[in-house]
Amino acid sequence: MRSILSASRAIARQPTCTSRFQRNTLPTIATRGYAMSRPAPKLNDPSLLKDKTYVNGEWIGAKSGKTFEVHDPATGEVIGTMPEFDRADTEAAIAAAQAALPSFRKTTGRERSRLLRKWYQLMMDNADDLAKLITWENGKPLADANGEVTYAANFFEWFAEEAPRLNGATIPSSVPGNRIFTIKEPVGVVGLITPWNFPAAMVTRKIGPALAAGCTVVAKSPGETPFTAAALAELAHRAGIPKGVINIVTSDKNTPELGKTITTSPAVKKVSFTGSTGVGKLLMTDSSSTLKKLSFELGGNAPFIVFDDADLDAAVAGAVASKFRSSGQTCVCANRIYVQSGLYDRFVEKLAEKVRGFKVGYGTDEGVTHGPLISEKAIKKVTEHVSDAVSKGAQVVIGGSPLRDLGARFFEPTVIRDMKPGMKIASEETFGPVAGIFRFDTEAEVVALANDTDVGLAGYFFSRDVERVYRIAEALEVGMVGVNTGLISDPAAPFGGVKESGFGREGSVMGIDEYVVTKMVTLGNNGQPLQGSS
Ligand SMILES: NC(=O)c1ccc[n+]([C@@H]2O[C@H](COP(=O)([O-])OP(=O)(O)OC[C@H]3O[C@@H](n4cnc5c(N)ncnc54)[C@H](O)[C@@H]3O)[C@@H](O)[C@H]2O)c1
Ligand SMILES: O=CCCC(=O)O
Repeated sequence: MRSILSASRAIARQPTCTSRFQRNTLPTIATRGYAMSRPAPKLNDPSLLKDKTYVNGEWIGAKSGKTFEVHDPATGEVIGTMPEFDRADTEAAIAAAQAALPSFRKTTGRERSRLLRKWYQLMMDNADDLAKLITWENGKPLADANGEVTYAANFFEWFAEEAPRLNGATIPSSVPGNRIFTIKEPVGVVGLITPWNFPAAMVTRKIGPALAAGCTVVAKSPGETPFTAAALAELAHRAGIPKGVINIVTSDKNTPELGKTITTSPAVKKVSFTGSTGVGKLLMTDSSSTLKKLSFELGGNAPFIVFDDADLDAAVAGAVASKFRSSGQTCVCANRIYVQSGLYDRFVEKLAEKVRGFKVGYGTDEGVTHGPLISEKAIKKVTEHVSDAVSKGAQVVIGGSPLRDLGARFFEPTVIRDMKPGMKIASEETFGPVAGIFRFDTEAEVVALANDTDVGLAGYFFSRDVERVYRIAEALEVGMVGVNTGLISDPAAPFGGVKESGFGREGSVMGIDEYVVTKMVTLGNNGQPLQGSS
């Protein structure tokens, strides 16, 4: 296999690589690999930065005393440590959640609503600090991190409004004299496992509905980005959320052990996971031992289709938003861009022009629009996807190489044209800043291409033909469709996939259903005294 460097050099030599986008000029860039160290972010409230985790209302370390290192993805530097939990630590967190359940499940929806509302407000009051933490550990630019804080807090606001409306139903019975009604009850202790790409929003999208329903929580924060979740736990404490209701477990190397502990524990009644399809399958297998309720938000491979009748500028803006958000590291990022022949050349040109204006660099630096990728493994995958496409005849229009002078985890935002179905990008999620553009001629052809994948999370298309809008929205085998927009994320919208992108819906009025069980009560004898009773 070719090394990353040789592959990237080969790509950089492509004659079609016509120009480079603006680079951010970092005065402190090291020449070999990593950029030089950056100071820790100056928080308005330094007590939000933790090196312990929150279990049973207390800040604790692992019983073994072990910790793991957290790195700034932009510099590769160690920026702190967190407790390396093991099975026993995790079991203790589950026990705390179990002990807190009987009283928390009895609270009224209105009480839980007030707690969530307070937590929401504390997030908004501390938004600047939370955003700095997100940028520091995830790398995304500060403006994006600020956007994420609002997005994340909005899940608490949303579910604060849902908590008091956990209505059951009355149902006419088929048996004369009987009456039927239903009650929605919290499922119990829930295990939540979230990824690094949204260190705040993926956590709140799960904890919000869990608390609204009256569940208690054991949440495994991502090893790459544990600080934001810890800061959220500090704010939960300040909001008055009772001890044991929220427990955060942290790990890096021991993550599979923690996953196994959560998924096989008889005390945990539900697991909600956001992450890759491969890990999802493993967790599903393990969860079968105790037949848990599950919600899985897994990987995607979103088609992004531009028909000849589209508004070209809107389609380009949509592609920028969908493809390059978080440097391509969201599960709903466009992965395969299909453009109809009539607009193909102009779309490629206009998209490349937009990308040329990007500024890649350290997330807190002025004007930076795109940060690093999360790991060197991610750089390797992106590089492989580009070199695979180039080796099979695609042409790099802009970008195409790692940005070694910025650090080991930066990659040029890239536009590639003349993509073909046999290339890796056609079938694998790139999870990086590479826009591969395929040409198509007919509607039937593009629908077949778009659906030719095992996963089905998001899909996008641009068209001004209202009949086509209905036709394509219905034809795409995905859980979410963006029509004439590249941004679909909204706490009010049901978020989730089909096929191997998982099941369950987060956010929206449906989100809380993932955390309740419906109990049916049949009242016999029309409510009359039973025979034999006085
Ligand atoms: N559908 C969605 O809403 C959504 C959102 C974000 C990311 N994703 C997907 O996640 C993937 C990228 O994230 P990733 O590489 O971090 O995914 P990943 O599956 O490797 O990790 C996700 C989370 O699971 C944990 N994890 C990993 N192995 C585990 C195990 N054996 N037991 C328990 N926990 C385990 C990780 O620590 C992390 O917290 C992409 O495929 C992306 O599409 C999906
Ligand atoms: O990466 C997955 C989540 C993205 C989102 O909620 O917009």
